[in-house]
Amino acid sequence: VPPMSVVFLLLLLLTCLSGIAQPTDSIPLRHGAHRIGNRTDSDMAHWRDYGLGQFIHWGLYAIPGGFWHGQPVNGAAEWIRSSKKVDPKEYDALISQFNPVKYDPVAWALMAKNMGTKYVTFTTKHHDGFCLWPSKYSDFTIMQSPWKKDIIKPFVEAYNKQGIDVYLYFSIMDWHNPDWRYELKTKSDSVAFDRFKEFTKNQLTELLTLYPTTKGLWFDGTWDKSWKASGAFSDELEQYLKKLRPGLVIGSRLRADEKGNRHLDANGRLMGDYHQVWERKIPETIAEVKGYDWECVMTVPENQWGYNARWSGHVKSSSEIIEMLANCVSKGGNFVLNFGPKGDGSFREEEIRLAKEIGNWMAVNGEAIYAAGQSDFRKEDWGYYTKSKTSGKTYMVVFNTPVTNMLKVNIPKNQKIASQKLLGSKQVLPLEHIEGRMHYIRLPGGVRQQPAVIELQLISDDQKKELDVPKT
Ligand SMILES: C[C@@H]1O/C(=N\OC(=O)Nc2ccccc2)[C@@H](O)[C@H](O)[C@@H]1O
Repeated sequence: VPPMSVVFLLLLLLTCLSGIAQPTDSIPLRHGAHRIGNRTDSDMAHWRDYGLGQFIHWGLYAIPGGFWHGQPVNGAAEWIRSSKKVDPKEYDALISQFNPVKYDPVAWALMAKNMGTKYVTFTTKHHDGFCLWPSKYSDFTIMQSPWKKDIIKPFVEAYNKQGIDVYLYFSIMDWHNPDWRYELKTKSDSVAFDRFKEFTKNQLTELLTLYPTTKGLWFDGTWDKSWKASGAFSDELEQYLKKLRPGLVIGSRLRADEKGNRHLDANGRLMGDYHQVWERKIPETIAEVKGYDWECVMTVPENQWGYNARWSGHVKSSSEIIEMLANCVSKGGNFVLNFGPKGDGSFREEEIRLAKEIGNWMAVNGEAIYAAGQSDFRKEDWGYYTKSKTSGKTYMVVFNTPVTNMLKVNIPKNQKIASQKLLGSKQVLPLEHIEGRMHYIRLPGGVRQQPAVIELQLISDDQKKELDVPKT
């Protein structure tokens, strides 16, 4: 038997020759990924089936809404405190104005339900450090505002009542806390940041204790050197939170390994339950998904998460958003659309209309989205295939109708199409065999306001033979 060193070298050579850096555990890590591959438990299976989610960014930044002293401020509205035009003390004084008299979590939850939302991620504390819950560990909370009531509790209750799971967004970076550090340069930095880490753990314990139906935590603000130098803490924190709330879903933005790597550890293994890099972008190919669980979080304007009174640039239509949703589901991911309520707790007209239009489409075509994922079909130009994990049916979500109305369908080996119907009308559509596995399905003519979905019932070739046998 060749000595282990030869075997190891051969393995290493094979890996290099393979041309792609396969994750290997060649670098010993104490605080890297602790699991190879995806979670297999029921909580994660439930997460995979959501399809459509809602993100809500709400806090003090919704009061200025992207403007300061009457002037528009460039950048994302929820980042306005960091603008050179803004005095942070003046920004923090906004707390005395936070009195959202139109805040109606029951109405919010109903809008989300009617949109077809299955889960929601809600900002408990964004980078500005303002806590929407009565945190004992901060004096910069909803209790020090004129509102003086917990925002999160009625929100969680209202959404849960509509059958929508709640995930809590939490920014590690906290501009208000004097112990926050971007970088640990001195001993005193480390002493302060140790206090900050304790504060963070305490606040997260509060959130999971006060809101026990929370299904997961959505971390943000973890890109600075101070956090990259805190890999061990981030690992211990994740393990602590999962012990506190078994089944909790936490994405890859929380963790760093002991070498400062984020999302993937030094061995190329994902740290977290799903890949949390898809922010305002969707994987171009299924290869980019790398087999991870993933979700895409998306803004309606180009890059505004908190309320901005002036949406400049392109504002997405409901059809564009539905295409993004179908695109994500066709690649095995979830799609999460962001809403930014105004300072008074009301939603802007554009978002109310979008929620309605998306909901109308989901009411007819939701079976192509919920508990659906990648199909066995090769992608075609007209749109996306999805496959239901429950019914096993395949769906064609059509966005780009050819001028001929003829949709090319390349049927996978050993399969035949037993039926092809338009969702909603249940209208059977003409199927024409071209040659080999290539077929055409003809869409009815006429202008459509929203994407059409065709339900394909497939059977295997041998099943079809049984069906074709004349009944004796
Ligand atoms: C969901 C968004 O998340 C953020 N930032 O995300 C990122 O920084 N994303 C990122 C950064 C580098 C590479 C890829 C994604 C926040 O700053 C923003 O206000 C919003 O809450």
